[in-house]
Amino acid sequence: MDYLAGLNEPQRKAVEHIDGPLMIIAGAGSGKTRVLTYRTAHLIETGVDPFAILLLTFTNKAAGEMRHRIETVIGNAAKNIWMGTFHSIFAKILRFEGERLGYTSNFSIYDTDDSKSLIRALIKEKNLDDKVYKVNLVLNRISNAKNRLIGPAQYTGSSILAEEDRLARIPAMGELYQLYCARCFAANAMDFDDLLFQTNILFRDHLDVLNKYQHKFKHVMVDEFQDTNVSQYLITKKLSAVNRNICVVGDDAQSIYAFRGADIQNILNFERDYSDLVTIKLEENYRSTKAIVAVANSIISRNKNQLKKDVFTSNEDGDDIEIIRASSDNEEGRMIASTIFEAAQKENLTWSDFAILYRTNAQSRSFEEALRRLNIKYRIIGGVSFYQRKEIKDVLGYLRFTVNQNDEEAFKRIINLPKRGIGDTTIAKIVVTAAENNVPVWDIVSNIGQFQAARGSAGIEAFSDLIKSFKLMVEVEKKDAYEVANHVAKASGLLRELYEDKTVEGLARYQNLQELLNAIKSFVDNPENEDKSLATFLQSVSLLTNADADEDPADRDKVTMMTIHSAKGLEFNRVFLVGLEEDLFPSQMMLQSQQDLEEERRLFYVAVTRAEKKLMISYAESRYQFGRLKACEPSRFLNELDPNFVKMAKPAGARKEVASFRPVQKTGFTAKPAPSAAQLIQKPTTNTNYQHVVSTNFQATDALALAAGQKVEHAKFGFGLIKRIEVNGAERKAVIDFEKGVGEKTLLLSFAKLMVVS
Ligand SMILES: Nc1ncnc2c1ncn2[C@@H]1O[C@H](COP(=O)(O)OP(=O)(O)OP(=O)(O)O)[C@@H](O)[C@H]1O
Ligand SMILES: [Mg+2]
Repeated sequence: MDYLAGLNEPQRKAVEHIDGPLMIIAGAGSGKTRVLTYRTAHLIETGVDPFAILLLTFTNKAAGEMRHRIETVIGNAAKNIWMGTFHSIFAKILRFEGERLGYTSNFSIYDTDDSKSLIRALIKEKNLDDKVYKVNLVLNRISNAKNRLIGPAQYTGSSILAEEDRLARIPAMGELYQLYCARCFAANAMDFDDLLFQTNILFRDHLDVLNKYQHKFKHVMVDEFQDTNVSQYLITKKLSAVNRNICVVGDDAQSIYAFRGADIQNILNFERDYSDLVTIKLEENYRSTKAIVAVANSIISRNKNQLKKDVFTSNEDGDDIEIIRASSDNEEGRMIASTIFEAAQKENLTWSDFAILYRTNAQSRSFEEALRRLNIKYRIIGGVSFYQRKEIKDVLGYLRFTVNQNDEEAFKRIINLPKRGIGDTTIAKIVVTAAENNVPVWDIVSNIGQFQAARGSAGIEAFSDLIKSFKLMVEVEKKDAYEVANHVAKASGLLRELYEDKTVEGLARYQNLQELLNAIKSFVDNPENEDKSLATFLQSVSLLTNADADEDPADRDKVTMMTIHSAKGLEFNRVFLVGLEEDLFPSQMMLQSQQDLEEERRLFYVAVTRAEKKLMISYAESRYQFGRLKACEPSRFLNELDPNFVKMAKPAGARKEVASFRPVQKTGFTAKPAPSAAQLIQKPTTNTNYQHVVSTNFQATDALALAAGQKVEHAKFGFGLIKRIEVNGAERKAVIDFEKGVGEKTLLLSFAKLMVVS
C-alpha cells in the first residue's frame, strides 16, 4: 500500500494498530493529524465500512481537508465517513434522536446572541438587577455547569454552587439556570453547550439509542484530544465502550481551552480508563526548521505541568527568529505589511504563505489598514463573520421561525421587522403570556384574536399569515432551502427595504443578502448534500466555527489573519506573531495564577509552532486601548526564546531611535540571569526600526524630498496634501491640508513622521 510509504516507523505503527485503544500524545508538527488521516484511509482499505467510522476534529474545515486527503487515497467512499466537530456530529445525531428528549427534529440552535437575549429577558422578568446579574456572568455560569454535566436540578440542589453564587452575590443564579433551560426547551431550541449536554443525557437515559450508536461506530477517533472537556470525553468513552476501538491524538503542551472547560486530566484519565491502552510517541517534527523547533522547545520547557516529550527535526537549520520592534500599533501594522510585501517579491512567495497571528481579534485593525494600503489581499478568520451581520441574521431569523415556530429568539427578532407597528411591550407581553400558559409563542401569535385585542394585532395577524404561507412551502410543497429563502427574502419585505436604502451601507447590506441567497443556492446545488431542506441548511450555518473560513476556493491566495486559538492545527510558510507585550500577551485578563500563565505560555507555543520556514515576532511600544494611547512593555515571553536562535530584525532604513528592549520583571516572575533573547537584543544598536514603508506604492520619507502637491500620510492626522514648504534657517515646515475634517496643520519636518503616498 503506497500511502504507508509516506509515514515514519511509529506513525505507521499507529496507522496499522487497528484493534483496541490507542493514544498518541506528541509535540506539534509531528504528524498526529496525518496519522489520523492515513489511519482512516487504511481502515477503509482493509474493509471497514466508512459509515462505521467516527472522526472528531476541531473545526469543520479540518474535517473537510482530511476528507479531501482521504479521498485521494480511497476515492468516493470518503464521503460516507462520519467526520466533523463534536458539535456538528452530535447535532446530527440529536436531529435523529432528539424526540426521545422531547425536541422535534426541527429544533433551533441558539447562538450566543440568542442565549444572551434570553438571559436578558429573564433577568428583566424576574426584576433582578442587571448590574449584579451581568448577562455574560450568568451565561458563563450556565455554560460551565453544562460542560461539567450539571443540570439545573442538580445545580439548585448543590450547596457548593449555592455557596459560590452567594459569594458572587448572585443567589438567584440557580433559578435563572432553571428558567433558561425551560424556556429553551419550550422554544424547541438548544444552545451550543446543549448539543453535548443533551447528547450525554440521551446516552445516559436511553440505553437503546446508546447501544445503536455503540454498534454503529466500529472506530472512534479524536484529534486535538487535549482540548476536549468532560462532556466530550464522556461521549467518546461511551460510544466506544462496546468495540473499544478508540484512538485519540493530542498534545498536552497545546491545551489552550481550559477557560472553556477543557481538561488535561482527560489524557491522564484515558490511561486509567483503558488498561490495555497502547501509547505511541512521535518525536520527529516535519513542519518546521531547526531554529523554530529549538525556540518552541525552549518556551515550553518552562512549564512545570506537562508530560515529558522530546521533539527533533531533520529539516534545515533555517533562519533565526526575528524580533520586530515598532513604536506604535499602527507602525507594527505598516512594518509587517511592508515585510510581507518585500518577501513576497524577493522570494517568490504567494500571499497565502503568510499568516498574522494575534492574541485578540481587536488587534487586526492596524494590519488590515496597512495591508489594504499595499494592495495585499487578506482574509480574517473569526471576528465578526458574515453570518453575524445584522441583515443576515434578520433573514436567518425568518428562516428559523419558518422551520420552528417555537423559536422565541427568532420571533423577537423578526416580529416587527420590517416595521409592522408592533411595540416592544406587546412583544414582551406575548412572550410572557406564552411562558405563563406554558405554550409556544406561535400559539399566541397564530390565535392573537383570542388572547387580546392588543394594539398592533392587525400587524400580528399579517405576520402570522406570512409565516403560515412560508410553512406551507416547507411542509406541504416540500420546496428546497433556496426556493423558500428566496421567497422569504422577498415576501418578508427585507430585500426591498435594503434595496430602497441607497446609502453605501445599504448597498453593502443588500449585496450581503444576495450573497446569502447565493450561498443557499450553492448548498442546494452541491451534489454532496443529499438533504436540501431549509432545516439542514440552517443547521450547517449554526455550526460554522470561527476557524471555518467560508470563501470562494478560487480566491484563496490571501494573507491569513486570525487569533492563535483559531490557528491550532494549521501551518504556514511564514508566521508573524504580533503584539508580544505585557498585559496583551500574556493577557492580563487571563492571568490569575501560575496555572493561567502556563496556559498563556502553551498558547505562545501553539503560535510559534505554526511556522514552517520563518517566524517573526513583533511588539509595539505604544498602542491605543479603550480610546487611550498606552505605553507598552515587551512581553516576558520574549525572554523565554532560546537566544541562540533569535535576532533583532534588520533595519531597512535609517532612523535615529535606539532599541530599548527591557526584560520584564514583575513580582513573582523573575527574568532569567542567563543570557536571554532580550539581552541579545539589547546589544547596542543605532537603529532597529524599519523605515516606515518600502514598496512600490509608497516611498520612504525623506524630509528633503517633500514638495508642495504631494500626498502624505501622518500617523495621527491621516492623509493630507502638502500645500507648501516653509524654510526658516535650518528649520523646515510643511503646511498640510489633512482629510477627514482634520484641516490645515503646520508641521515641523524634523519631528513629523510623514510618509509620501505616490
Ligand atoms: N512522515 C512524514 N513525512 C513527510 N511529511 C510529514 C510526515 N509526517 C507529517 N508530515 C507533515 O508534517 C506537517 C505536520 O503534520 P501534522 O499537521 O499532521 O502534525 P500534528 O502533529 O497534527 O501538528 P499539530 O500538533 O500542530 O496539530 C504536515 O505538513 C504533514 O504533512
Ligand atoms: Mg494536528
